[in-house]
Amino acid sequence: MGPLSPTRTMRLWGPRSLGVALGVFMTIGFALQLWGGPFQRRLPGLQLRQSWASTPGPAVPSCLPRQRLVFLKTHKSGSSSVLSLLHRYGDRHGLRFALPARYQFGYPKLFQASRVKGYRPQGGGTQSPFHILCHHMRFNLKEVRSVEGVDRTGERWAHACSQDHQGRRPQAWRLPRHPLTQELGMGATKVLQVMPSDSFFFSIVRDPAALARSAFSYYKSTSSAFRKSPSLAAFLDNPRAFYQPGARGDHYARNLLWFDFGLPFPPEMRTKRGNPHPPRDPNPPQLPSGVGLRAHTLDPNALFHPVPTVADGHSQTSSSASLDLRSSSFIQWNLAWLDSVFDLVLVAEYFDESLVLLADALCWSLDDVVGFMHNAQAGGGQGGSAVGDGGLTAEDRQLSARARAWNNLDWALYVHFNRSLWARIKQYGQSRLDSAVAELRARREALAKHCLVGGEALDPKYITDRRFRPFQFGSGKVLGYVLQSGLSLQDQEECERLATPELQYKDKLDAKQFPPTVSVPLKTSRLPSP
Ligand SMILES: Nc1ncnc2c1ncn2[C@@H]1O[C@H](COP(=O)(O)OS(=O)(=O)O)[C@@H](OP(=O)(O)O)[C@H]1O
Repeated sequence: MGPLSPTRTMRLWGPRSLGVALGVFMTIGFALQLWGGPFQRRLPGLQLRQSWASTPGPAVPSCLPRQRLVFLKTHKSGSSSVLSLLHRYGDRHGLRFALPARYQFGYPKLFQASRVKGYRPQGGGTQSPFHILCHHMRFNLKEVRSVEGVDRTGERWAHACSQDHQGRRPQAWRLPRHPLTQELGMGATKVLQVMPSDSFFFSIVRDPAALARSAFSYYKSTSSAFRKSPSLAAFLDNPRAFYQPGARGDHYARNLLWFDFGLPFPPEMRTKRGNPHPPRDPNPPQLPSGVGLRAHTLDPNALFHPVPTVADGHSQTSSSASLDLRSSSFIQWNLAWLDSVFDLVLVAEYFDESLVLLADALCWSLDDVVGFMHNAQAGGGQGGSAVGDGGLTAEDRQLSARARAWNNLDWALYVHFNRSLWARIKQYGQSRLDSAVAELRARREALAKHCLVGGEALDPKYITDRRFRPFQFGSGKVLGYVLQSGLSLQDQEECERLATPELQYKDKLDAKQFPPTVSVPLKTSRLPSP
């Protein structure tokens, strides 16, 4: 018997019976609608892929989501929370990650393309390019990105260098040549590195005072300077009593952001052997000729009292020391170079605002950037809160000031990117941003309630499932998540993605990208011939 045709159906049922059946179906459908309310409400945050219904915007997106990304994962700055978003996004869209063999790209040495798993120089035949490069590295542009023909970095660098924050061009500056173009010769060479030349470059910075607290606790036993000092206060009281540039792990103890960005250090901060720390960088980044000679000598104590007034988000330093910073051509040129390379730099203290800008820049939905905080240390207490020393004791305020002074290059970097973030926010529109941030936070809260036991990060002693237990390192406990039981299969999958810590997620992506090959046992492949 074949399938029923519409005419045959009509003949079998007749118009009256069909009308009755239709009525019954409609009644059932209506009843289901009524009952369906509570069921739908059970999953308030997990209609993940559809909505942000209240976000105004055209139904058909006017831009294409960007999927070639370089995220410089700086240390102790909220970068694992960003990594979590990238892992999820890439995983969901089946993107190819440029992965390290283990968890970092030979850090603290400068990044080298050869460290990327599966990387084949010069395109390597049929290998398709990577989409996302995002694990810990010391940044090294010329090993990261393709240069094909004339590279636009040269122009962007010159443009960035030719203006200060107000768009004025400082008198004393001579336009430098970009190190990359200098090295390759403009437009001459085609070098295929790990990431395509149109990749979106971004990173994250954090107030050096918060970063120092976090790093001291985390790298207490890794950095010789930290190990020798009884407390962060004691260390900052007299850092030179503990700190030796070039000593083991001491890049964690001073200007860690500057170091991670792969920037050179002024001569007085270098080791006796003349190298920036650590001593074994094979290709130290070069500044345009002459810059090093004109490097301003920065007295860390000159920044003893930087006064950040950031209640409105604009970090301003009012001390004369900050003028020293601004006038330092060494710092300015490096910052201008970063401006020419990085499309966006997030600020940990304005994490959610940064995420909204990121989603906008990448043409991603807000759903794509909703995630949980990762890698927080118990008692850290600094994560997520805006800069500003209000609420701190006088002692804490002094410690913050000292930390910023000691990490003077990082402070300059932080002030610079804080300022550019707020310039972008102004462009984006403050009220538009506020409503997007509110929406993002509501979504995160709903997800946390739905996915997580207790709705928040927990002490690792409660995390028995190894897939979700964050790597424990340093003197504090690293918090993680426990999933609710009884989740639907689909919700379980999404909640797992949100809660999986960095290392486990990297392993998962690694296994997906490099599935273990099934080797045929020798015995069966060498069957004796008949
Ligand atoms: N969303 C958000 N906003 C602000 N701050 C945040 C955020 N997520 C993580 N954190 C804090 O960042 C610290 C961990 O940084 P990283 O993940 O970069 O560390 S690591 O270098 O990968 O080990 C760690 O700081 P401490 O808790 O002070 O150690 C986190 O609490």
